Amino acid sequence: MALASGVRFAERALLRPWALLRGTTLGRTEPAAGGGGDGARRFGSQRVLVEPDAASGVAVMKLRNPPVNALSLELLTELVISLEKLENDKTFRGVILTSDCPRVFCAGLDLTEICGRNPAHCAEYWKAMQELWLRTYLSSLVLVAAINGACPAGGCIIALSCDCRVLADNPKYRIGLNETLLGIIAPFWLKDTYVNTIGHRASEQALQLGSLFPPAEALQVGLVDQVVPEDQVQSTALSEMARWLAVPDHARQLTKNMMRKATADRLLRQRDADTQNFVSFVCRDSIQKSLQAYLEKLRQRKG
Ligand SMILES: CCCCCCC/C=C/C(=O)SCCNC(=O)CCNC(=O)[C@H](O)C(C)(C)COP(=O)(O)OP(=O)(O)OC[C@H]1O[C@@H](n2cnc3c(N)ncnc32)[C@H](O)[C@@H]1OP(=O)(O)O
Repeated sequence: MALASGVRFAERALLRPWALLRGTTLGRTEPAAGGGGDGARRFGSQRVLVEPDAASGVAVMKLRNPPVNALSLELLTELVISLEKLENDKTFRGVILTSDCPRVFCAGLDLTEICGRNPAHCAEYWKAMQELWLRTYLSSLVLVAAINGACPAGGCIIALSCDCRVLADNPKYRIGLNETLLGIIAPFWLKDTYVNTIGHRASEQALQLGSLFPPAEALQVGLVDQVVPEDQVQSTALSEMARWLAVPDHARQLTKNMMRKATADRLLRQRDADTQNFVSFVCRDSIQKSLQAYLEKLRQRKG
């Protein structure tokens, strides 16, 4: 009974794939450095590199959308497709999500996707964002975030939807939801994910203040599970993965589903309204001006 409802839920979460693969090169397979058999072949796309290890059942998925892994529509799409590919391959039980770009895990929404764009584009973009969150939050795989760089806003959403987070101990690698500082508001499903992770009071403060936590504070508030020296992020993520994979899949998956279903269902019930809300908010003149000013500030900060 529990299994059947878990399966139905997972099916509902598998929403339509998009036919929007502008400029993507999905499905490419190439030998991993060091060669080897099938288990050592890497695949992926232009912006997502997947290094599968069939022997351990774990794949490392690297975001590579330089310079800062901003979540462009293409990156969102390629992430969903790569994850789906691993989920459909019974060889794999876990994924380590990390960055291929130096110093940045993920800079969050690609602001150029929502600045000066028409409502239809903003809607398409937001649906892709919802889809990635639903897919990661409800994934049957164990997802471990190996956070090897800055992790603001949308980057933090991705990390929070994993099962476990390991952050590199570098004061520049801050993590959190800083939306208010851009003049925008985290959607309810993002707020819910925050509350589920660090509790109501801490979320209330952090969301309003747009706090970006340095590693020690992120650990203290419970936003990450481990903070380790930068050169140990990957190995620690693998050790964490082993701990999670020691649990029988069906029991862990059904428990995950039980813990996360209500939060995901809330978005599934109001997905269109959430999209409309996002579009009408983000297309306001005043919000467009704030976003433009923020982007300009980022560009001028250089050097
Ligand atoms: C109802 C409304 C609901 C809205 C909910 C929305 C939920 C999610 C929101 C978001 O995710 S908003 C995005 C928030 N992200 C940030 O605030 C991060 C901004 N970036 C940075 O702080 C820094 O770039 C960094 C990530 C710490 C990296 O610093 P670094 O010094 O390594 O690089 P930079 O020189 O700053 O940047 C290089 C290059 O990249 C551009 N860029 C940076 N971030 C973004 C971005 N999010 N989108 C688009 N472009 C970005 C930056 O402008 C530079 O561009 P160039 O000058 O080289 O052209």
